[in-house]
Order: sequence, then structure tokens, then C-alpha cells
Amino acid sequence: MLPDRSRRKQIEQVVVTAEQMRQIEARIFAAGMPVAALMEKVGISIARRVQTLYPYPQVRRVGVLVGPGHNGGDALVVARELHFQGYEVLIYRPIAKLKELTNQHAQYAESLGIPHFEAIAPLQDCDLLIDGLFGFGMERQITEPIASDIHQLDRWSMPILSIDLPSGLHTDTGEVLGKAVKATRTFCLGLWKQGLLQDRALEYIGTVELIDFDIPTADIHAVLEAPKVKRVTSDLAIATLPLTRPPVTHKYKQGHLLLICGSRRYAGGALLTALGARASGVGMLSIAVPESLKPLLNAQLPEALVVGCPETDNGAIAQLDLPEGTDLESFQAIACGPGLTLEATPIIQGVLNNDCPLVLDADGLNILAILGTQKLSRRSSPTVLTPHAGEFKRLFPDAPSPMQDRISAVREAAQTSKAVVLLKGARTAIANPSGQVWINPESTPALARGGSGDVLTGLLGGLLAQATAQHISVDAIAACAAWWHSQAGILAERERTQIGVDAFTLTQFLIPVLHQSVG
Ligand SMILES: NC(=O)C1=CN([C@@H]2O[C@H](COP(=O)(O)OP(=O)(O)OC[C@H]3O[C@@H](n4cnc5c(N)ncnc54)[C@H](O)[C@@H]3O)[C@@H](O)[C@H]2O)[C@@H](O)CC1
Ligand SMILES: Nc1ncnc2c1ncn2[C@@H]1O[C@H](COP(=O)(O)OP(=O)(O)O)[C@@H](O)[C@H]1O
Ligand SMILES: [K+]
Repeated sequence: MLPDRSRRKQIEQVVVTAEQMRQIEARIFAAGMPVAALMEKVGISIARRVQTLYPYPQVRRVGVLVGPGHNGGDALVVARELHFQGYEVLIYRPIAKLKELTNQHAQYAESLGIPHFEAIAPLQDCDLLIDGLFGFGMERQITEPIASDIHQLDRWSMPILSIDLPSGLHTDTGEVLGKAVKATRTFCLGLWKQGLLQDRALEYIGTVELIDFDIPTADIHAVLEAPKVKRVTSDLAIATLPLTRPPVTHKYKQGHLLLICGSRRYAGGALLTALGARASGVGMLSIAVPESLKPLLNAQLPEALVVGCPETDNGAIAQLDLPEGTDLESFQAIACGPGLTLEATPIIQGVLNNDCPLVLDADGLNILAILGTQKLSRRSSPTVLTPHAGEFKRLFPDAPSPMQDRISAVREAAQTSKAVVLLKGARTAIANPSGQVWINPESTPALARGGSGDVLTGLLGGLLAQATAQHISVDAIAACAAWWHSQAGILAERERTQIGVDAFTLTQFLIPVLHQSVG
């Protein structure tokens, strides 16, 4: 058995579907753990957290929503424990027929004199609600009268704590099955459920915390074969980032990145991409921009080698004019796209035909959507695509919608294109061509702001150049870039409020957040 801290770090990275959770639990029960004992353990852990967060007598009246399955059973254990701690507990039990174990707990709660109701109205004056209607056994749409009762909760203002998942959310896709509870906090049980990491679930889940119930890691490994879905925790990201250098090295051993970005019309995008790249610590930074942008870039990034390129009439890059003796394969990575405009199509064709690890974003993706993603499978070096949902749809019209199950969408896109795909959003998801998925579990809507994606492209390009030099996998480094970028947004928000995080400010928080995280 692993020491507790290291085990906890590992399980925080694991993400499961309902089916995988069922299989893991089945192994635990087959090994001899009684179902009732596990329910007791889980229920008591939740009751303790409730007491810490909402202590008696500041909070007195607690309503407990009880469904027919084991989610309801957990809720009844919580109800009983809170009753013994002095809280006034009221139970809402809309479905009379309960699973056997749940029924036993219901009978015992009755024998203790805890009142129960079929209707929701008697719970109106509660200070707090515990939602144990449905967990990962939720299998069909919620129907009346429960749907209307949940609708009623939206009009009340007390906090709601959901057990395992907000009732009504699909465990894997985060879809609302008819109607769902909007939780203030979710106590996710044992392992992270995939649905809690989908953008569309975020409105429902509130703050999520994992209630560990000591699932043996051997049972997790036995069920979860690669490819897996992983949460990019801080521990995972910091362990992967190329943060230390050998004592004897030089700039070209620390990665040489070429950025190709900007046009006369979109000068700022080039600057933000370059500032993102600077923060990555890349050994050498070359930036190809239209000739007219060269003074701006030189003034802001004195350390970079700025290559001014001939321009089209509209101020886009007409051709790459790299220095004597340099070609596209001289770099450890190329990142291109922000601000290029569609006039830069020949430039994108050129980089696609070269064998250098490549990040494509913004207009790079819009041009690729016209050229077709089939081109990528002919590349022998890795390609990373960083679309937001709109770009994703243009690139992968046949993949599942990125507005719905983002994990299936990004996985299918990576498998068909043979690229690493980083689907931007509130919970950015990254997939590699073998089907491994990473999800960035923490971010802030402060990042929903023009230019913040450009910063990510530069940061990722710089990390990719270093990863190539240090043999770190491309998907892992893309996941690290998403983590670093959003952590910088979170720190910037803390210091400057949610509306204070413009993209330039974001670049100024990349190093401070790393400094804070590494300690
Ligand atoms: N299996 C275990 O022993 C453990 C389970 N735990 C809890 O058990 C939960 C899973 O339990 P279950 O598998 O019993 O499933 P749930 O309690 O999530 O719900 C399944 C029950 O709801 C019914 N149902 C599903 N969708 C419905 C709908 N739309 N309308 C009306 N009824 C519907 C099903 O027929 C079944 O009776 C977890 O989420 C967790 O809370 C925890 O206690 C840890 C241990
Ligand atoms: N609601 C949100 N919560 C967290 N992060 C977000 C949210 N919306 C956008 N982001 C992040 O902000 C960035 C926006 O990138 P992008 O859409 O390319 O913008 P731009 O092209 O203007 O730079 C992405 O990294 C994305 O993940
Ligand atoms: K629930």
C-alpha cells in the first residue's frame, strides 16, 4: 500500500466513467468488503464534512433528498448522523420503492422519528439541503413529479450539497437528463467522474471535492487500461515541466522555437504569442513577422531574434525570409497562426511539409481546415492543434460536437487526424492519437478574453521546443501548458479581480504563478 499522500496524489489524477466505477466497486465487493460497510464509511465521511462546513447550531434545519438507489442510501446515513449531532433533519423521499439496503436505512431513520415526505414543499424552510436522489446509477431522464420538485429548488436560496454528482447529470457526458440539481458543492465519491470535468456540467456542480474511501490502487489499475482520462493536477504538471537545467548547457540545447505570427492588421496577437513563449524559458526564440511589425517586436522582446518577412499588399507574411543557413528543420519547434490571416496559406503549407514539431492555432487552423486535416497524417513529426470549439467544428465536422461530450470529441479528433488536439474551453481537454485524454481541471472565466489563446500558443510552443530537446511527450507538455496558462489566470484573477485579467496581464503572471507553485 502506498503512503497516504502519494496515494492521494495518484487518485486525484484518475477519471472514471460510470461503467468503470461499477467494475472497480465490483472488485472491492468481490474481495469481501460488505456493501453496507462501504456505504457507512462514505456516509460518515460526508456527514463530517457537512458538520465542518455548516456547523450546528449556525445551521439547524437540514433537508435530505433521498432517491431509490445507493445514492439515497448514502444520504440516509448522512441524515442519521446529522440527526444524532442535533440537527433537525427532514427527508424528501419521492420514490416509495427503495433498494434493499436503502430501505433498511429508511426504516431506521423512521424509527428515530426523522420525518419524511413525498413532496418537496415541507423542506422549504431548511437552511441546507443534501442531494442524494441519484448518483452514477442515473440511467434515464428524470420525469414528473421529481423534475418539477428539482425545478422548485432553483427558486429557493439555501445551499445544496450533492452526493457523488448533482442528481440528473449524466455521469460520463455531464448532460442534463431532463432536469438536474444545481449544487453549491459536490462530494465526488472515491474517484473523479468524467461528467464533472465536462464544460456543460460546470453550471451544476459548484465546488467539487473528492471524498476518498480508500479504493485499493490495484483495483483501479485492473479496471483502467490505457488509454485513460487523466486530470492534470498541479503535482502532475510540475513533475512534467522542464524546470531545471543541467549545469553545463547552452541556449540551443534548451530548445529553439520559431514563432510565425502576425500581420499588419493583427500586430497584438504576435506580441502576446511572443510574450507567452518568453515565459516558457525556451533557450532561443526566433519570431517571423511581417517586416512592418519588426520594430514593435524588437522593442518589446530585445532577447528574441526577430525576422522581418516580405509582406502581401494587406500586410500578411508573403514568404518566410529565414536567416542564411537556417531552414524550418533548424528549430526544435514551430508555433504559428495567431494574427496571420488567410493570406498566409502558402506559409502554412510550407510548415506542414517540413518535419519539425509544430503547433497550429488561430489562422493556422483556419487554413488547415481549408487544406484538410488528412495532410497531418503524412507528417513524421508531431503536430499539436489548439482549437476553440468554433475552430474545432471547422476542422473536424464529422467528430462529436465539442459543445456536448468534449472528451469523446477531442479523442476522436486526435485519433482521426493523428495530431495531439488541445480543445480549449473552461475545462480544456487534450488528446493524443492513441486515445489518451488529459483534462485541465481548474481554470477561470477571466480567461474568456481576446488574446489569451495567443498567450497559450506561445507558451506551448516554447515548452514544446524544450520538451523535444528533453524527450518529454508532446501530449504531456500540451497538458502542462494548459495547466500553467490557467493557473496564471487564477492567480491574476485573485490579485486583480475577474475583469482585470487582460491577455497582456496574463503574460505577466506566468512566472509568478510558477514560482508560487514550485515553492
Ligand atoms: N455501490 C456501492 O456500494 C457504493 C455506492 N455508493 C453510492 O451509490 C451510488 C450508486 O448507486 P446505485 O447504483 O444504486 O444508483 P443510484 O442511487 O445512483 O440510482 C439508481 C437508482 O435510481 C433508479 N433510477 C435511475 N434513473 C432514474 C430516473 N431517471 N428516475 C427514477 N429512478 C431512476 C434506478 O432504477 C435505481 O433504483 C453512487 O453514486 C454512490 O452515491 C457509495 O455509497 C459508495 C459505495
Ligand atoms: N469560461 C472559461 N473558463 C476558463 N478558461 C476559459 C474560458 N473561456 C475561455 N477560456 C480559455 O481562454 C483561452 C481563449 O483562447 P481563444 O479562444 O483562442 O482566444 P483568443 O483567440 O482570443 O486568444 C483558452 O485557453 C481557453 O481555454
Ligand atoms: K446525487
